[in-house]
Amino acid sequence: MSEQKVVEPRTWDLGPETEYRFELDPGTTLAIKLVQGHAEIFGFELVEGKVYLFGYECKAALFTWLGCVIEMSSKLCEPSTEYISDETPMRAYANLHIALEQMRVRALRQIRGSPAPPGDVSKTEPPKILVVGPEHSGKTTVCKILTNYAVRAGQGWSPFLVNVDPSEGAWAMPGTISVAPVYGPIPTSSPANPLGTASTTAPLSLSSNKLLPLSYWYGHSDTKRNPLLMNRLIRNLGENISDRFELDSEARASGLIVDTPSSFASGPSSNNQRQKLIKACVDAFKINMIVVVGHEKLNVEMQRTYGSQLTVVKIPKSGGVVELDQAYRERVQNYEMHTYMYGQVIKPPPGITNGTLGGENLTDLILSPSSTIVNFGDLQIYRIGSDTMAPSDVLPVGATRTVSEMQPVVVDPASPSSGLFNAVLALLAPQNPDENERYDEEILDLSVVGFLVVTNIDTVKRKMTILAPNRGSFTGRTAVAGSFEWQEQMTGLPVDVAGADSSPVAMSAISRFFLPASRRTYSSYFSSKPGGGRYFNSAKAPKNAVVAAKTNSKAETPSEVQQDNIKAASTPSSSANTSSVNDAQSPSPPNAPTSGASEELKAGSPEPADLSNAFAEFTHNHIPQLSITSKDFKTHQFFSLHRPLLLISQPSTIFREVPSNLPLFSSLKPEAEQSTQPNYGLGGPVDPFIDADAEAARQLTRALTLSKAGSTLAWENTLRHLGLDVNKEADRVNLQQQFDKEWEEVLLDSTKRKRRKKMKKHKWVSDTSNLRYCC
Ligand SMILES: Nc1ncnc2c1ncn2[C@@H]1O[C@H](COP(=O)(O)OP(=O)(O)OP(=O)(O)O)[C@@H](O)[C@H]1O
Repeated sequence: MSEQKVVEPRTWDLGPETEYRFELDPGTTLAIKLVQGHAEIFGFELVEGKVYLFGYECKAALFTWLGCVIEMSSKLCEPSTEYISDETPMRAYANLHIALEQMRVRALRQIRGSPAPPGDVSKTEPPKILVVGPEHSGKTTVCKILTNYAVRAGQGWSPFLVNVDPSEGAWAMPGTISVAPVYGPIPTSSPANPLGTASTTAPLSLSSNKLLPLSYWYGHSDTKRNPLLMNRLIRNLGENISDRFELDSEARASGLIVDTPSSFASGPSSNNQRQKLIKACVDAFKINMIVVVGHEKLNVEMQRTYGSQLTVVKIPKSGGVVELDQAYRERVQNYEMHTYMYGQVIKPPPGITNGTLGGENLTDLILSPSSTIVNFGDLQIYRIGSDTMAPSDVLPVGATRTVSEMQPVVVDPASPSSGLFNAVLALLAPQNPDENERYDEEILDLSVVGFLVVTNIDTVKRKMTILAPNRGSFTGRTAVAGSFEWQEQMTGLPVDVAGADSSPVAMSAISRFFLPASRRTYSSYFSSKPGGGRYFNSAKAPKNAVVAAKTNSKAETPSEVQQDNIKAASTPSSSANTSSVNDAQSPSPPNAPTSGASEELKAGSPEPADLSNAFAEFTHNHIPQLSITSKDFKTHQFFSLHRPLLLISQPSTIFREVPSNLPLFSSLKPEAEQSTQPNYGLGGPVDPFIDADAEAARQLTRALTLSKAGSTLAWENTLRHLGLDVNKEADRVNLQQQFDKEWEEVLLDSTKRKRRKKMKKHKWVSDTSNLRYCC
């Protein structure tokens, strides 16, 4: 007999300066509504009456400065731990925020050339803070609170948030280190997106947060695994940030906040690698304040080492910070990887129909990845250094390496020891097409444009199946493997109370029938091809692959589910295909690669293809192909990072009007016809979405020009109003010269970077066995 479930909300009354802390177990979801007063979650202010959902084993706290009343979902969905605490370090954090705010104001005053108040001799450096602390001290939380307070200050600040903790992943997959200018408060709803959702992995309608990160791939979660590589990537990030600040001096005033891994704080102070990495951060990001979270010894160590050159501040650790074990961290990394591909799939608790994730609609955060079969030779895959590697300085005296920590080693997918099956790969930005500008370790300096997972390897046919956010060609592209492995089965997700399978795999498979397959943008801040291409979608309709071998218990990727469905619907021999659909829904993890497991759907078959194929064909036939030069690409790259909000109107191409005479479902082109398509760049087919980049660059450039022209006109009007001659005004002439210079710099940006890279290359010297950083 089924018992009637009573759905009654619980109410908590919080006093001033108290916080409600909660910890969710795997599979549970919590809904919180602010009924009265003001409350915030790690600096993100809640809207009264809105329902906020939390999942993926989220552990967080809702804090109120003045007191509030909140309503919780129901007794059926209670967190495993929940309590109210009136001992919080929020006053100390707020004081720190005020100090940073004063630094920003002084910096902006100096940048704008305004006079300082009489007697004010304070430094005019914007805050550039490095947050360090031991494990579970709440470093990430402190960074989030300080960033949220800055953007909420109403001064138009957009601080740069830097994550150098590769175990966390921040806005992308774990294994990356990244930076993003933050324009809106960062919500907290799950540990899978600790620093918010990037606009490249979320729908373009996302309103709360438009984050466009720049990421580098380290590939491991532990910084001790390859400190040399970590050091170099930190310096690369720093160089990019400096370039950005050079070109936008007012953005510099907002400053930057760097979140570090706990390995920076653990171990003896004599630990060379740890010290070198802290030094790399201090140098690369031009740090002027180190914030030590709740650790006396580390505070003393930082004071001794850096006290003479910068400010070292110690702040208390919150008693609410949860000690996370290794198993939890691995689950969170798994959530992050799945969230990257499938979006955030959170099942609201019973009775909740209007829940939001950090204020966003639930369905808006569900994504649809795609499976593509590629030839082994299409994608060049590397590993940095050898697979199992102890740092050079722990090798026995006199011992040398055969492969250095920094050496890119080509991985052969056909080799049984390639370790590529289920490996997460970082797809890199295109290499410099100019051969004269190439250098040996160039791929170490290329940023990430997206992530792929190798879900199947067919050594007989020399093909592999790649799970990617979007369909498209990888021909001529470069990817780097790390030590992260994709696990198909996710534990800890909410179980559908209605009995349906709500795992991301199933959800995604369902969602793709309702959502356009190409809705998912691929890291739009960088091109997928030299010279542009915002989307991975290819003009060439991808071949539909069908998994033929159904004898094992392999769970196919959702795209295979979709493709199987297409096949099942389109071929007469449906019995085998029906079983393939069933197999695809099996939640069991994939087995070892099956040889001959995939075969291609015959090109030119009269059966209907899926919508995305029809769309790809339509774009190929009807959208004019625009070419974009490397210079335009760099300009776009800079401006997309510089004015990310303007990218929100993208992509123009997917909203293009479809001619009424185009059939909704069109068949695939014959193989012969496909192969006659012109190639672009490194041999890949022409990307129809390349014009999205050109269009974006044009729009961004136009917006910036209009904004500058608008302010110049406004200034002229002001001068006229004051009765001054606009043509004789010295400042105006200077301003015009400055604008001209800025434009010149933007246009020369590409060349400048190339030169820098060359210079950087010369900083590296190689001995016979190893490459060492010599600064
Ligand atoms: N006041 C609080 N109440 C409840 N949970 C909290 C509180 N502050 C932080 N947490 C949670 O504790 C966990 C650890 O916090 P956080 O990630 O900030 O620590 P960290 O020092 O950055 O961790 P790591 O050592 O992994 O770098 C997170 O899940 C966070 O949401």
